[in-house]
Parts: sequence; structure tokens; C-alpha cells
Amino acid sequence: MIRLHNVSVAKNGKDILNNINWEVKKGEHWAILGLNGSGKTTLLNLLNGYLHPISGEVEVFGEVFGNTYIPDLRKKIGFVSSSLEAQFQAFESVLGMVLSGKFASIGLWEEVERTDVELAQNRMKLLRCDHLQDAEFGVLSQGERQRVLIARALMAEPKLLILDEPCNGLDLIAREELLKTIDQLSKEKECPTMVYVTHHVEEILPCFTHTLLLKSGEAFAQGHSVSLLNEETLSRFYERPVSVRLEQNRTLIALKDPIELK
Ligand SMILES: Nc1ncnc2c1ncn2[C@@H]1O[C@H](COP(=O)(O)OP(=O)(O)OP(=O)(O)O)[C@@H](O)[C@H]1O
Repeated sequence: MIRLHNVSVAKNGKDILNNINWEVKKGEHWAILGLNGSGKTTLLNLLNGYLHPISGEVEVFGEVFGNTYIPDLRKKIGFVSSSLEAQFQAFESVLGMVLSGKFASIGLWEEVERTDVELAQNRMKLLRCDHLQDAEFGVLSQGERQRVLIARALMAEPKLLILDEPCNGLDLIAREELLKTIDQLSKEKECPTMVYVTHHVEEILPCFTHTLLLKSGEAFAQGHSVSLLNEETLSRFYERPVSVRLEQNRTLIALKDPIELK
């Protein structure tokens, strides 16, 4: 699904990603865990073809960037990020928003068929937001918006679904409800390969079979989440001792010592 080979990115004289090697195979779902400024957004922009590496090779769905027509490839990538929310019209209906995902348009300008509406309703049901179909997008809570945006991304039947910090701004219950919905989505037969980007270890659900730890623009560690998210690796990752415990098959961490302000 994705292959990055020795990929480096620099902007305005700053090295942002250094020599990244990363491969996502069909049937895997990945979490990308990184601190602020570690290069997560830059990595996503590479996958969407909005950025180009200064060296190395980016391959998505077997197509090597540089030899492929990126707009066609982008149609097969569902991208959900709160950074995109500002583009949408607050007064647009949820149903219209979800339907427009089929055409990757902002606003619904195309003729829709009954089968499109049925697919949209099916997607909204999957994301547990079908009761909101007549509401205006602008009045929704943050948790509801994320559900609608994921349902919208699924309208184009993408092969890859990128979820960029979907739990940002959610309270504990809204976060757990969204995570549970994502977990259920992962069990659907037609679920695309998911890449879930986060700052928080506890959001890495068991369905995210693999994790990439991104640190200062480098792939610090990667592999099966179960073996990777241990005390030793995470203490090195955060450069301070952390304690790790498992709860409901999810990794919870805490700093062992009080933080020292620099
Ligand atoms: N165009 C640019 N010119 C110079 N530096 C940049 C540019 N874009 C990003 N950076 C720097 O590269 C680093 C990585 O940025 P990026 O936005 O990819 O990190 P991130 O992991 O997504 O951060 P956050 O979690 O805070 O959103 C940051 O230090 C950022 O300041």
C-alpha cells in the first residue's frame, strides 16, 4: 500500500524528515506516534503528493511518485483532518457533506442518484451519525464532525484512509466513542487500510497492528504494536522513564518522575 525508501524532506534549509524507510502492507493498519514537530504532517503531505522528497522514493499502491498522475491516485486516499474543516460550509447539511465525498468536492454540485444516497446513509450508519443527516455541519460537536468527515471520506471507497489526530479536542467519552467506532470500522470487510496519526499512545487501538514511532524527523522504531509499545522503547522515545500498563488491550503510559521545566 505504501513504501517509503530512504526518503528525506527539507524545507527552507531545515531537514524535516531524514532517511525514512517504511512499508505498509495490505491487511495492516498503522498508527504513527510522534511528539509535536516530529514530522507527522510532513509525512502525510508526502503520501498525498503535496510535498516531494529531496531524496528517496515514495510509492503508494505500487505507483512511484514522479512517474504517476497524483490527482488520480489521491482519489483512492481518504484523508480526514481537522485542518480541512475550515474549507467546508457551516450551513451545509450532513447528508450533502457526506455525498460530496463521492466527488471529492467542497459542496455538492453533481447530480446524485438514489444509490449514492443509499451509500451515504450506509456510511453514516457505520459511523453512527445517520441521525444527524439533516443537521447543519456547523452546529455539530467536534466528535460528531469527525464521524461525518470519516463517513465522507469512505464515500469515495478509498484504498487507504488517513486519520490525522481525529481525537483532538474530544472529551474522554467522545474520544472513547470515536475510537470504538473506528475499531468497529476496522472489522468491516470493505475497511480500507488505515493510518492513524496521534500524539497519544493510549489512542492506539489493538486494530492498529503496527506502529511507527516518529522522532525528530526519523523513524525511531517501527513494527508490531504489541511488541513495540514497551517500557524500554517508550522511555528511550520520550527520553525519560515511563511506566507502561495494558488496559483493555491498549497501552497506557505515565512519566515515572515529575517533569523538570527547562
Ligand atoms: N515549510 C517549512 N519550512 C521550515 N520548517 C518547516 C516547514 N514545514 C515544517 N517545518 C518544521 O518541520 C518540523 C516538523 O513539522 P510537522 O508539521 O511535520 O510536525 P508534526 O509532527 O506534524 O507536528 P505537530 O504534531 O505539532 O502538528 C517542525 O519543526 C516544523 O517547524
